[in-house]
Amino acid sequence: MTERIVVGAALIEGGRVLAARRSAPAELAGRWELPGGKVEPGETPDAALVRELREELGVDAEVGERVPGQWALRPPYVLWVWTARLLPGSAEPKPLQDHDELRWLSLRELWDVRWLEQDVAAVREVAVRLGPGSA
Ligand SMILES: Nc1nc2c([nH]c(=O)n2[C@H]2C[C@H](O)[C@@H](COP(=O)(O)OP(=O)(O)OP(=O)(O)O)O2)c(=O)[nH]1
Repeated sequence: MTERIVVGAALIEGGRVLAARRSAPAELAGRWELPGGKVEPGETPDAALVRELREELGVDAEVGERVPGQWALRPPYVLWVWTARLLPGSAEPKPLQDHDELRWLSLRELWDVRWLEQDVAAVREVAVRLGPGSA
């Protein structure tokens, strides 16, 4: 089976990362994830990430560096993560689609939410990029 990429954003601002609580489907609802979604055929992962962040959160974002690793989701999907930041003049994120709550989490707060199990290893990698001195 060909893998299909789901892109996730570690949207970082002032040393905090944005976590999003899924509102659907039922088996994922209530759990927290990195905002993002499926890469469409013919689309680059970067472009998909910018598009998903606009659709889901209403923000204008810029993609940063790839967070090393890839994490298996429900087949055939695999999660790839990039850091991202809001562009100057962007609106603040709002849960427009797929989510019902957003939280900016500092390193100290990172594990206060129930991440999707399949996201935990990715979030650990993101943690390395938080803290003093990060974007
Ligand atoms: N966005 C995102 N999806 C994740 C994460 N972890 C995880 O298991 N998933 C799953 C949930 C979904 O089954 C799939 C991503 O699909 P989605 O529903 O967010 O994507 P999409 O916006 O492109 O949705 P659609 O076209 O199917 O409506 O990956 C994560 O951290 N971020």
